Amino acid sequence: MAKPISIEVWNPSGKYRVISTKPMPGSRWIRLLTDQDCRVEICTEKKTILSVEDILALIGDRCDGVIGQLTEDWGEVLFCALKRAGGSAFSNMAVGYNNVDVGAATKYGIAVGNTPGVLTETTAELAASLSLAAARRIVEADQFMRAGLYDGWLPHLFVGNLLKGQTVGVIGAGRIGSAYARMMIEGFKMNLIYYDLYQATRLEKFVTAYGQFLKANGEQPVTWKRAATMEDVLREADVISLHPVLDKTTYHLINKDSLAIMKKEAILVNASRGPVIDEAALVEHLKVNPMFRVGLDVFEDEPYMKPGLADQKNAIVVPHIASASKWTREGMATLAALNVLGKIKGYPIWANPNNVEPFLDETGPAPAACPSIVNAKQLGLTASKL
Ligand SMILES: NC(=O)C1=CN([C@@H]2O[C@H](COP(=O)(O)OP(=O)(O)OC[C@H]3O[C@@H](n4cnc5c(N)ncnc54)[C@H](O)[C@@H]3O)[C@@H](O)[C@H]2O)C=CC1
Ligand SMILES: O=C(O)C(=O)CO
Repeated sequence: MAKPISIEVWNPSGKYRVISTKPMPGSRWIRLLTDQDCRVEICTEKKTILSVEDILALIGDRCDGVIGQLTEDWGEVLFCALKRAGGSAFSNMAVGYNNVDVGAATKYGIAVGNTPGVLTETTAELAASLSLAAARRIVEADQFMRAGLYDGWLPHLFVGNLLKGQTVGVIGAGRIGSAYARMMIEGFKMNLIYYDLYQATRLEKFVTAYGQFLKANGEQPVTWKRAATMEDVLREADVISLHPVLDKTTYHLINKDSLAIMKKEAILVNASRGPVIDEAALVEHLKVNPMFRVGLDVFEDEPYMKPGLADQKNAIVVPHIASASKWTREGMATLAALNVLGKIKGYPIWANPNNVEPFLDETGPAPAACPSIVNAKQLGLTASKL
């Protein structure tokens, strides 16, 4: 018999049963659900990553909707079980949904929500932090101090890279990639080269205007270039940050061959998804190119690192914390809860998932809409006129 799963229950007499597979930051998301007649069950199991069997046990015989996490495998088995339990809504508490089989959800008529926008700046700030930490060797220097090795200033001690006037390369100039680019350009006066399937018009306009501002103030203007190929970015940029979605077109986008065309002293940052980089190839590259540096928030086989990565001084590694600011994490919980609530209540789909601020305004009621449903079109769900 399956082991019972520990849960915390809010509003036990609520009409709709909504499950969250993890406790989530803040309390607004719980209030938004309980105020609308939902019984909220939060899984409080100590295990970090729930298995499909654990989630099946949580769904049980009756469940209207589930808020899940990016570490979970949401495929055919779970969507079939959710449908059988009378459910119609699922939301990842994440913008990325590569852990979700959207086709399977659509087959069972289940809406799949995600949480765009609220994490854009927070994630970009972490990518910028990793870029700076790598450029100025901050983690190595910190370890050196703590080891008691500092015995006085030296001309060669932890010499790194000056970013000003260098070129920042962005692969995937969507919401987060563009926010990161703006930070590096405005903050450090770097020039931009980017590669995306689509033109990043707003970003281009921003760099042009900022360049004109600098020129008018007697400074060297910054420039931008949209690269025809990703390889052009890899060849030209001094700092490269990866921000595409993970799908079959971006799996191992960075591999042995692409690493070989990057500058020997380049900095590579990844706060997208681990499998965008062939991590074993990266470890080999770091070993033979000590001045090449990486900042990684995500890993190919999370929570594990490929053998040898942790030994590399030229790698900075943090545990998938790019969206970890209080405001963002509470906002992600709110958007995920409202996706599920909106579908259960039959609300329309918010017309602009890039502008989710009205849902995050705690001073007023949340709009009666689902903030972001990725299979809305396939399910024939109507868009909000709000
Ligand atoms: N490390 C973390 O904690 C976080 C990671 N993420 C990851 O970042 C990703 C991006 O998020 P957003 O910027 O909000 O999404 P977005 O959809 O605004 O941007 C993704 C961009 O990637 C581009 N793209 C798709 N395929 C490409 C390809 N083959 N080559 C180049 N560009 C390609 C798209 O055209 C789009 O502009 C998410 O899907 C998620 O996986 C997001 C938030 C936090
Ligand atoms: O939102 C995402 O996609 C994450 O990786 C966590 O914020």
